[in-house]
Amino acid sequence: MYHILEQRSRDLLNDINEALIGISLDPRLMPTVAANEGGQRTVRSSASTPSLRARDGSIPMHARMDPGGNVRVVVRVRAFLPREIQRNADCLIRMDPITQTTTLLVPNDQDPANLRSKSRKVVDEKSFTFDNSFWSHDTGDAHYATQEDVYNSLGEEFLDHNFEGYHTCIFAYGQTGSGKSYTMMGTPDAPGLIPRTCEDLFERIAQAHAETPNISYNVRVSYFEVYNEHVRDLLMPVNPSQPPYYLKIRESPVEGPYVKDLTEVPVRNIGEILRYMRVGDASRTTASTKMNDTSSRSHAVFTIMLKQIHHDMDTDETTERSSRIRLVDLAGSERAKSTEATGQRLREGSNINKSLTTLGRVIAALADPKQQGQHSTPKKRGTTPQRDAVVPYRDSILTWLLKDSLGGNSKTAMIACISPSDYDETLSTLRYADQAKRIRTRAVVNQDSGISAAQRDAEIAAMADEIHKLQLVVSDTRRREKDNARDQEERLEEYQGRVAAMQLMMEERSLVAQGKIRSLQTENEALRLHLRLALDSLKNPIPAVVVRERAVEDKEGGGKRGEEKENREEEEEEAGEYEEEDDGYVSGGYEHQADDTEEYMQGLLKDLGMFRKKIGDDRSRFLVDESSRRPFGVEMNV
Ligand SMILES: Nc1ncnc2c1ncn2[C@@H]1O[C@H](COP(=O)(O)OP(=O)(O)OP(=O)(O)O)[C@@H](O)[C@H]1O
Repeated sequence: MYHILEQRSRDLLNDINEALIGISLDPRLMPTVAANEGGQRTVRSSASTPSLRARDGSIPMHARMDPGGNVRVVVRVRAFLPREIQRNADCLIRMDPITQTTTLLVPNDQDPANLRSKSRKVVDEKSFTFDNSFWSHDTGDAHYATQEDVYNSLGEEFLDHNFEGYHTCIFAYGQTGSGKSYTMMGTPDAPGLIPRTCEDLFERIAQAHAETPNISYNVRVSYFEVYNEHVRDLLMPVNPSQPPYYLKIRESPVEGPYVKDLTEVPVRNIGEILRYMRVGDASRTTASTKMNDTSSRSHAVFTIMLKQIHHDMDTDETTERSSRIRLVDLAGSERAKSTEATGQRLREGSNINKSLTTLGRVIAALADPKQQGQHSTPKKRGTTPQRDAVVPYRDSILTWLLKDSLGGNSKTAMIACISPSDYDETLSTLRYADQAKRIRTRAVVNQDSGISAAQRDAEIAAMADEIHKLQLVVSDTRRREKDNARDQEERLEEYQGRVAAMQLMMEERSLVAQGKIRSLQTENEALRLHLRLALDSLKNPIPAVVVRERAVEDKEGGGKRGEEKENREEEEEEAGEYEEEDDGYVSGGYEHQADDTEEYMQGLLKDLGMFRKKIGDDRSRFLVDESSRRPFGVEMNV
């Protein structure tokens, strides 16, 4: 009996040890060498695998530079609209789901929408092969591509890349009324790529949180439109009595072109992100045209910034991966003749066409094999000055802003949306898309190396010091009013930029601390559970089992049973005595261990309290003024 109890208490101690070792050595909680990305197109993910990959804390340097991938190009044809059914239009598109070929058929002579092609005597079918040809023309067909199919074939893989640390961009291009907004945004019943990406993103984050406390996520969104060559923040409430407020574009040597003062809101769950998406969508400039009842008159850019902060409990180091998910719904190309637009609609149309023509020239320049040659020695951000010089990015606001997505550090996809019965416009879109296939981008994993808590603190202190100095300079300049206005403005901008960077850093520091708390809580809960089990088993020991030889009993017959019963009772009594003795001996040893564990737990709880207090202090010190600047009652991300 003594032996049994000793063994049991040893098992319990082993369990506690294993739990502790398990917590500290769980490979998921430690940075490991990440598997390099497979062939860009061959990775077919499920929703769960990406989050497993996302937990790899670091990626070796050689794996961080993408070997170079072509822009992924897919095409989607929509169903007939009522006006096309009315004019008895023919479907001019054929798609092969095996070869992913899209064929544009010769139009019927009688169709008034295709008179231009008739005058040019079109006689040949034109075939193009893309990464995917989505047939969304007739729901009755076996290979009909739903919104979900489009997301599963493209959106999901791109989200995998984001978790791996790559910037991505998916943009929808096509003639007005060809299905771009339907594909990107969709409807409440058939949500498109943007809401599906948001949903999948937060599902993966929730899953990762459930599996490990060591990774924190920071998600922020922005939404802007380019309308008549101006940038408008779609997340800022519009004041109808004020003239529209347009934002400026700046270019940073590291991040490339960006929109200055664009609202970036932190979001914590799917509900919040969808709310911002809808708010922005409602602010978008749309109008009814002859070709589309709700035609988008602007290019809309919805951006999600994802930051993954991995904290290593052993070394107290943090590793960050940042990625940007850009989802772009372009305004549709249109011929003034088809839209019969006049006045404001005509001016919008000509601006839309101007930026799309520039986009076409940028795509042509990037697809040019001579440009590809200049691309052979990639710089950190994936572009070269020579290449930039000949690509006309700056000729339109749209192309300038998409510079990085089109020719730099991004994995990019184009969804070419086509109408089923408009020969000329569809041919032009297919040619555009065919050219885009040849563009190569240079995506890199955006990950910093491990930063220790002390380094981070030192960085924050240095930044605070610098901000303080800048503050003095700015107020001094103001007082003396000697410097010209531009100089002052630049200093103020620099100062504001530093303050914003510091606030972000503090926010991330708070996320790391939250991660530490979660880790300690997990550890604490495991310890509590094991301690409770250990104490329970000591308080309620399992009674000793006396094994009797049934065969002997049977042989000796029933006559001896009375005598045996007596003996058995005696034995059990003796065993009970030993049991009590054993119990005293073993539980004394175990309780000693239990006391140690409890003491250790008390220490952890104390640490937790200190963490909480520190976070509280940091928040009150650095994040006080933020609330006044945030649109639509935004709260800090946690
Ligand atoms: N795959 C599809 N299935 C069903 N309906 C579709 C599909 N694609 C587009 N539509 C419908 O076609 C119409 C035009 O689509 P949408 O507004 O998305 O075009 P667009 O290319 O964004 O046009 P614009 O450039 O003028 O904004 C809408 O009524 C939309 O619901």
